Amino acid sequence: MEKNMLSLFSASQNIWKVLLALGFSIGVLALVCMKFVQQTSNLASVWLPTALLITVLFHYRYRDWIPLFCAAALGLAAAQTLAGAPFLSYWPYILNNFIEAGICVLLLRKLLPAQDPLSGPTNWIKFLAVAVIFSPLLSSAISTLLIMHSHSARELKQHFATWYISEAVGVLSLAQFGLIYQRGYWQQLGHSRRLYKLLLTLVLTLLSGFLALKWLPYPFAFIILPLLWTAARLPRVEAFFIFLCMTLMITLLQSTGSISVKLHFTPFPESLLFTPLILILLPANAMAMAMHALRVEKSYITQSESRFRNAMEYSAIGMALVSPLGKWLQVNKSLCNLLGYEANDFKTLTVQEIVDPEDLSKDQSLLQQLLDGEIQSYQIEKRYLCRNGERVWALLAMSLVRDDNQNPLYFISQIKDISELKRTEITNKRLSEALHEEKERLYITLNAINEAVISTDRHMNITFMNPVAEKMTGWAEPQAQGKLVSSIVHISVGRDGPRVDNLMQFEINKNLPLSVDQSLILHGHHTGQFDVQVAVSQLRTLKDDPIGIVLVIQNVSKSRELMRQLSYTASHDLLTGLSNRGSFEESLKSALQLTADKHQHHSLAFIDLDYFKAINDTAGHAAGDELLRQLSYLMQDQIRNSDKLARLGGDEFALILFNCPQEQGLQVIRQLVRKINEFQFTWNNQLYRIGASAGITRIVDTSVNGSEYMAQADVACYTAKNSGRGQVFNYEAQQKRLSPRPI
Ligand SMILES: Nc1nc2c(ncn2[C@@H]2O[C@H](COP(=O)(O)OP(=O)(O)OP(=O)(O)O)[C@@H](O)[C@H]2O)c(=O)[nH]1
Repeated sequence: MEKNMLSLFSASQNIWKVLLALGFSIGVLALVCMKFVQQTSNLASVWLPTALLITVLFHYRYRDWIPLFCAAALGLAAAQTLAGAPFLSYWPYILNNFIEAGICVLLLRKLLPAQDPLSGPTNWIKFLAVAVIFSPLLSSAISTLLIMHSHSARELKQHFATWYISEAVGVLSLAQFGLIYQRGYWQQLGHSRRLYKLLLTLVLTLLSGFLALKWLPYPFAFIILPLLWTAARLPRVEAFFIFLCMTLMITLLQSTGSISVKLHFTPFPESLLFTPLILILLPANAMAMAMHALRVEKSYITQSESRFRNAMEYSAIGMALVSPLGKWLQVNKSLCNLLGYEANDFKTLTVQEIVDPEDLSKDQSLLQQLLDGEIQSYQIEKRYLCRNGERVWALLAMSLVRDDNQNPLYFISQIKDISELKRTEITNKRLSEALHEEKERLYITLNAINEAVISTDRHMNITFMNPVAEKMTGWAEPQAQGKLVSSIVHISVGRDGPRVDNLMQFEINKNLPLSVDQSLILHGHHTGQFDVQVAVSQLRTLKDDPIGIVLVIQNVSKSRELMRQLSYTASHDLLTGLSNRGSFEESLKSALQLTADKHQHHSLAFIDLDYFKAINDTAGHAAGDELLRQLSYLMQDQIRNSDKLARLGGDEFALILFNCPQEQGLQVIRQLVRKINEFQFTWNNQLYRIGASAGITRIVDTSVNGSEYMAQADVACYTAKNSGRGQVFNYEAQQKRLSPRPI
């Protein structure tokens, strides 16, 4: 029978085998229980088939229930028939058994976990409420209703009580074992000590039970002792198995007449013989469940301790358990390796002996806070002393373990080697300081220099501007930062010339000639215009990737002004502001070029003042100077802007009338001489008059050079002088020969 039950509990895949085993087992159990019926009354005092059906239904899916019920029905019917019951008489009771088992399993499935239905005391109480109290009471009520019409009230009460006790004893004995038994449990025991322990306990328990039943008064009061001993000694499933065996043994002994269980209290009907069995099974089962809960907790604690021990032992960082007095209770390998001590050395060492004295009091207050429960843990960097005298930097993480009364038990110290990190930290600190110094120096340098310096990122957005750059562009650095450099730096070629869009054309590496006369103008934002020189350098990473540019803008306004002044001085007569001889000769070359290129004809005139020396002599040199200035202004006023008037020296002037026909040129010079002749010069309230003689020649021939044309004009002027002054003479070819006068 046991074998058949086992195969049932193991939830075999082969349903036919299960059905056969279930039908057979239920039949046998029913027969045994019914055999017992005949000894007492018309109801069995112990009824095991329903308990067996409950365990099987619990383990199988709902869709298997119908065949299972059929197999159980066949087994029960066969047993009833063998026991001699009329065919139709027992079916209502079989149906009642099925209702009880079905409702019971539905509720158990709802309330208990499928994996381990009796996993704790709470689940066990739920099981009692459903399977031992509610379901048997229900089926008792139904079975009583079935016979209500043909029995007296006393008989009905007795029937109800007997039915309930028989079902409850059956469920209490068998269903618990069936619910928690797992396939392969007996195979696991094999021939181990556990198996012999089980068998010994089984034999001793059953033997003591038998002896008590046979010879002792109140036998159940004694039987509870071996059952409790079993519950304390064996795992839950084995204890339940022995409880089942005890029930079966008592049932068999009673049914075979080997013993005679008697009730010593008259109010109990004879059919309630096994009420005491419930009363001893309940505490025994409770004990088994309590012991199971204890074992589970112990196993959990053991596993937890083992996990902690392993984690500590094989941890990559140093770990230790330290007593509140500073004694090392336990250390791991990593800590030994870190400090160079053997584990045994720590027995004689205190924490104070291996911590750098300078760091000893470092965490005193944190330690106190930890002990006072103000913090749960803390971390601190400390130096530890190695066995070889070296110091090693470590990160210490401390936490405290307390007992149930919150008294400190021991500290858990985790000590991580951070020497490498510290070295890197020190190097980084030095590097950072050096970098800061360098940056500071650069910043001061950039602030101190006279050039505007602007740097950008790779997208040409401004990242830095020095004060000079701020002053020249008219933008403060914070406002300019992040803006495109082209939106801040406006540079044009010449004051009104085209704007420079591509600043990279000023890149230093291109070796462009930079000269002050390259008239680049920076247009500031409300700060005016600056003559500038621009140099651009690309910034690159070590991998040569561009990361931006540095723009250096030099304000060359002053030097360019100086250049302009020098240039002016070199080409102008400082007294009159007219062009000087050198500049005039350049203009003459241009005139000759225009004649050559565009066939233009020009007029070249020499003008020499008459009696100028007399002004000097009578009114003074300063008066002569002033007269020269006023006459220059007068002459300049008579000619076009495109014409060129120059003072060659002393009181001699030269004039080129560009692209001017001969007759018109002659008229202009005559007009000019007349104006000079008519000019009245006032000096110290004295009125002075002066005159001028002029010679004129035409520039038409490209084969004649500038010097020759100058000489021609001079000759003509000389002729005018010699002809009585105040005259204008045209150059004639023969004049040169007649009056050879050097220019
Ligand atoms: N005030 C002044 N006098 C100058 C300057 N340069 C030359 N002279 C004088 O100008 C005079 C020029 O000489 P001349 O051309 O012989 O004098 P002139 O009286 O005009 O003689 P004619 O041309 O023959 O009429 C000299 O007395 C120079 O000293 C100058 O920059 N300022």
